[in-house]
Amino acid sequence: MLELNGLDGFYGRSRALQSVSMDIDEGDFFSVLGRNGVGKTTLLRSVLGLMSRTSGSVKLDGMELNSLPTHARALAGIGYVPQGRGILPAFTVRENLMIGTFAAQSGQGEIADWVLELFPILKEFLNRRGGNLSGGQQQQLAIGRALLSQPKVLLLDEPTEGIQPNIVEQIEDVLIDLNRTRGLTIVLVEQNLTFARRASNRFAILDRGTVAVTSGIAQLSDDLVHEHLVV
Ligand SMILES: Nc1ncnc2c1ncn2[C@@H]1O[C@H](COP(=O)(O)OP(=O)(O)OP(=O)(O)O)[C@@H](O)[C@H]1O
Repeated sequence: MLELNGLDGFYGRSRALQSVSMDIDEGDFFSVLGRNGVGKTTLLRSVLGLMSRTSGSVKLDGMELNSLPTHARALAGIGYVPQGRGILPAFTVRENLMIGTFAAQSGQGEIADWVLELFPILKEFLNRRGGNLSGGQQQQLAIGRALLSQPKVLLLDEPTEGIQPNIVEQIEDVLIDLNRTRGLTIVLVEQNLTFARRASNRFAILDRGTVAVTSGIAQLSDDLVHEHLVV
């Protein structure tokens, strides 16, 4: 469904992502793992077209996206929950959610009830400014906004980082449910191995900008963890 082939991502002249190839199938919950600074965020940004330069191929359902601008990739079906959430603090929860609907192919401009039911706190705080929500609530808002773009595949960059434990559990459960019940394809960048193991069926480990290992989650052995993930 999402095929990356020989993908490079550059910051100026520095190549932070080097010839990455990955095949993510429909219905996968695919975790991208690796130590700090190995290129996980760069990978997601390259898929979205947010880097100053990329080369290689990014295909979604066979359609080449790598020459398209970011908004066209969103419209094609790539949803994104960035590291740091990227919500607009001066806008209300409703307005932040509306932004997601603009990237939906149906172009309805409506906030679907099922998304508010996933995160009841958003429904309660629809008129509150995004900047007045807690970190965990902002993360729920960022996920809700991405879902309203009606993605075929949802990319998330460390969605539980720096969030209070009770909300972490809710967010993890929602993501697992979206994948298993709604069949949403998910690509998750994650440092939290317990969650990655619980949620994913497949994983890749990045090391210095390249794919070191890719396999089924049952193959994520302690040896691999020590070699590539433990600091
Ligand atoms: N804006 C930037 N300009 C130049 N180099 C950058 C920039 N952002 C990241 N890098 C470099 O690119 C490499 C990959 O960084 P990236 O943020 O993708 O790693 P990461 O695996 O997501 O790390 P983390 O887990 O800390 O978020 C690192 O060497 C980093 O220093």
